Amino acid sequence: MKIPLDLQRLRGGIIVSCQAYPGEPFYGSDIMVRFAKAAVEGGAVGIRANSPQDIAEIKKAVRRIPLIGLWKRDYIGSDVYITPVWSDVSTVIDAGADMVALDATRRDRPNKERLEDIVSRVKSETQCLLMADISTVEEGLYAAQLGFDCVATTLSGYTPYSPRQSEPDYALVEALAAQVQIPVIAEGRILHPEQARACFARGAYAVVVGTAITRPHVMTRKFVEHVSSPGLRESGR
Ligand SMILES: CC(=O)N[C@H](C=O)[C@@H](O)[C@H](O)[C@H](O)COP(=O)(O)O
Repeated sequence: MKIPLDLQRLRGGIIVSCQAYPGEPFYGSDIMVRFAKAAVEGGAVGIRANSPQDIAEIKKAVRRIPLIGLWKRDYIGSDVYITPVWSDVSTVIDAGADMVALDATRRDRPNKERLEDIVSRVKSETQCLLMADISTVEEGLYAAQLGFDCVATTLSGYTPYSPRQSEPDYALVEALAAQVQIPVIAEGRILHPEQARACFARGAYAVVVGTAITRPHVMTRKFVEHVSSPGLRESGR
């Protein structure tokens, strides 16, 4: 299997997901650009970013490493929200993404669009690479068969039929690495450097870290909740 050049640049490295939701303190393309610059400074090999505006701004400011773009969108009647339909994919590509990440589960997509058609259109009409966000081994195998360039464990724990857990889905990383011929990207709940190492040990090609680096309010809450658990307060000095 020939691995495209932009994908080879991700090998063995950390990709930083720079995303924030409206209403969060760090929401805004200017802030996402700063996170992306900090990621480059820290040695990240790639950036993952959401929305055409953030993608375009990051692309202008950070040229040294590949940019994975997606667009989270809510459509009535479908649970698929990561770059669900062709027009979203094409907007992300036009915004400057080197690779598009999209939901590659077998769930119904908005407007009855088919994953197969979206993939073949990207492959025939653009040079852009494709990352399959999946939640099970079967979905990963199907994505590889369809022609995705890499597969990411992004949606494990976020579909109703995948295991809910606080740890990264190591079993999924390992199973995919053993069964698919395309690079496997570990993504989701990787909060510590040791967890990133553990993903590489199980065959990950690259690791995406989001919350631990770019969602300070979530990390603050984790610290607060951990130290205020019963039994700790009294003994604190
Ligand atoms: C499930 C879903 O919608 N995941 C999103 C995908 O782009 C992001 O919200 C995550 O932050 C990203 O996957 C990185 O994961 P973590 O933030 O756990 O390091």
